[in-house]
Amino acid sequence: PPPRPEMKEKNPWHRPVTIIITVIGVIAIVTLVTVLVIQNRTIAQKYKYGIVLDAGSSHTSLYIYQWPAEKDNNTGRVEQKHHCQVAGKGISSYTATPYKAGESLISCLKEAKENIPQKMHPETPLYLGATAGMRLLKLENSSASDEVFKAVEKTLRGFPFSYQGARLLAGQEEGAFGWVTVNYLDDRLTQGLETTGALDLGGASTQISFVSDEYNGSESPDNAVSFRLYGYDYTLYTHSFLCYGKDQALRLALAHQTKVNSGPTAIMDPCFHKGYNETKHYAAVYDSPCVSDQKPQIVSETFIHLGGGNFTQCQEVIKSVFNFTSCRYSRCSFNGIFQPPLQGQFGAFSAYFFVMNFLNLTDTSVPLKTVMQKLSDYCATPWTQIKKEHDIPLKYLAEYCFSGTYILTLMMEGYNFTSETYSSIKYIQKIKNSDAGWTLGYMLNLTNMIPAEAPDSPPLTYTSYVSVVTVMAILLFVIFILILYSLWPKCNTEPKII
Ligand SMILES: O=c1ccn([C@@H]2O[C@H](COP(=O)(O)OP(=O)(O)O)[C@@H](O)[C@H]2O)c(=O)[nH]1
Repeated sequence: PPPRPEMKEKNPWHRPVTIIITVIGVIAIVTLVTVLVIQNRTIAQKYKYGIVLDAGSSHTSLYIYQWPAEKDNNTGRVEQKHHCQVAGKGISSYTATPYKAGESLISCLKEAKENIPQKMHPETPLYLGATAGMRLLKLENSSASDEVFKAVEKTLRGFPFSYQGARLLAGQEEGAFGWVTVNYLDDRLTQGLETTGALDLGGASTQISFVSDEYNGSESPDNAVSFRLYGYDYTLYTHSFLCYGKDQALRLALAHQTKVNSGPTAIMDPCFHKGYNETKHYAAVYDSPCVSDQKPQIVSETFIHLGGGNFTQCQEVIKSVFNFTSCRYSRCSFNGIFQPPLQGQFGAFSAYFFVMNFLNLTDTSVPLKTVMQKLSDYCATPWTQIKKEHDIPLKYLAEYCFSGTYILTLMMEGYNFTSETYSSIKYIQKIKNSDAGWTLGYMLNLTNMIPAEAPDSPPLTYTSYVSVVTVMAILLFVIFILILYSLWPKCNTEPKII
């Protein structure tokens, strides 16, 4: 017999009502997910701001930081939004006309006004921290340093931000905040990871800060800074060497060469290129508390600064500005300052980076011997050739052989890095677009943005949160359809028997 023609069942999915349900369901899912995503985004786009001025010995820099408004107390979200370099010298150079120290900051502060939405100005904290240049001025002439602070304060108060003070940072603070900055930007603090040490080289001082298992602050407690950050305890070793920034170290080296030659009219300096020949004033060398006590009975007012271009001899001159003889602790770096054994990785920033970057020597995977050979070749290059090859102000150009040699000598002889541990140093300028330096750490501390205890974090990341919501919405819709389908009148799917 011919096969029975199949009963054509009416497919419920073809009914207009099913189509309408499906369309509504899809619209509902899309709307739900969109609202969830947008709702979250709108909040995240609102920012808060903070301004820190770094009044260094050679120049002042202004940094604007920003962070998502609702995440004040959350982790690792503060970033550098803007950097402005103040024209002219550091504020400590304006002793004769202190008001000009204040005026020098105006153009960068105006830039800050343009870079921060106007309605946020009154709630944007503004800090100024001064470092070694002002430390030296205070030693030399404390009323002059007060005048400079008054002048900068007057300028800062004239802007619509929330002025939080202009003050002198202690060396320990400068070192510790530099360490906080580096480890915060590397996201090491929130996770309690092994921290990175910080090496900071300025014009007038230099800082070394690191955590060592062999240091708990009992030996030489002045070098200890203790923190509790995100639920982890740290005892940091830190020291700031006043007068061992690269500009003051150059004076120390010149003073040493003057002393051994008892105030000569010419100095043959191995740290400058052959053919370098400049007449300089002794007064300009000794015009700093770092060297003023070494001033010999000089007959001449000026001297001729000549270049010898010899790396090895330059190293010897530089070694002579460190004192390695006295140490009343179990171990010392130099000048009788305690230092525990070096540990872990180090980030070297500020002038460490500027100098080594100029010399093309930032790659520390290159053996130290090769680095030294390259620097030696650079120092031996005649001044006429150096001038031909580089287009930067001659005053700065002339000093790179000295600065490079100073950096290596400070690290190897001063801090006791070895050819093996040299590769644990990374020369860095920025981490994730924010400059390495003390300013960010300083602001994070003063705004209480690093909590002592780990904050409660949402159990899901933003992406997982959106995915889970989407999948759940689809799942619920499918279940709804299946329930609807099973409840559909059976008569629709079976042949009708009359
Ligand atoms: O682009 C730059 C900026 C700075 N420097 C040098 O880096 C040092 C930074 O000194 P700063 O004014 O920060 O001094 P501090 O107050 O920290 O001693 C000085 O020797 C500057 O000449 C440099 O070589 N290149």
